Amino acid sequence: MTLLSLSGVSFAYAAGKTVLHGIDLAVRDGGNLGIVGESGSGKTTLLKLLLGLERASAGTVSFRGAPLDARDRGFMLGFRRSVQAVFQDPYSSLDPRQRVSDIVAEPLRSLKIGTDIAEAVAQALRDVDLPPDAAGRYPHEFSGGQRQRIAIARAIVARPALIVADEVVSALDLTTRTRIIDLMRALSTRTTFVVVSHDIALVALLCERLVVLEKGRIVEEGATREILARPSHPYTQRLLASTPRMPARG
Ligand SMILES: Nc1ncnc2c1ncn2[C@@H]1O[C@H](COP(=O)(O)OP(=O)(O)OP(=O)(O)O)[C@@H](O)[C@H]1O
Repeated sequence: MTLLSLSGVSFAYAAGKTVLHGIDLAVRDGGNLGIVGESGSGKTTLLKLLLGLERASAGTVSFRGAPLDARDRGFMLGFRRSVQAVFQDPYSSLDPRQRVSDIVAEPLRSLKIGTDIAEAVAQALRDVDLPPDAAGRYPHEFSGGQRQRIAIARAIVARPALIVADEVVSALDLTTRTRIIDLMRALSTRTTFVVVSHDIALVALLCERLVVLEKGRIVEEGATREILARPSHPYTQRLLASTPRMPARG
């Protein structure tokens, strides 16, 4: 089933040049999708369109086959319950004045999900391997990797179909990075990830399919294994040459 799709999508920031050109993309249930490209290629902008945070200048963004319509509150509530995000910086993405229990519970409250909030938070903390007493503490008491676990707990607490992750491990050291990737792989059995990164090797560890962006255009897409084995576009070949080889998934 196609969760999210972009059809002929172009985008320009107000009064700026076009940064995405004619993007066609489908995110399907059950297979992680990686979006890779160099800095400035348009990855974060594409992610904002997938999250409904920006509107396409041309073309259509659809959720479960229906175009996103900001005026349809019921539809948008269903969309937001189904699509959550984790961002790059575990230091700025968590409100320092809130306890972890309130941070993780936030989607349940804002999306009006009727559930036992304390139990759902406790379960989400277990799912990301944080101790139960984390709930009563504040973000500054945690390391970068633990903060990213808190952000992931917040993303999974409402049991979304899809999590969009933007450079989630680039601020972390290598060992912590590996642990967070392992966690995301484990969570992939119940939720689909769209992983945005400049690091093609990292994305290959998590994603069965890849899309390669260059200057706002998709220059290559397909099965990760195929692309790693036989990158057809010179840009993908350069991206691969600049990262150490890692085994592909799937
Ligand atoms: N708020 C904005 N206003 C105007 N232009 C912007 C804005 N945000 C990004 N851009 C421009 O859009 C283009 C794509 O940027 P984007 O952040 O999507 O790329 P990226 O691949 O995510 O890069 P990075 O990895 O450095 O974050 C760049 O040319 C950038 O300068």
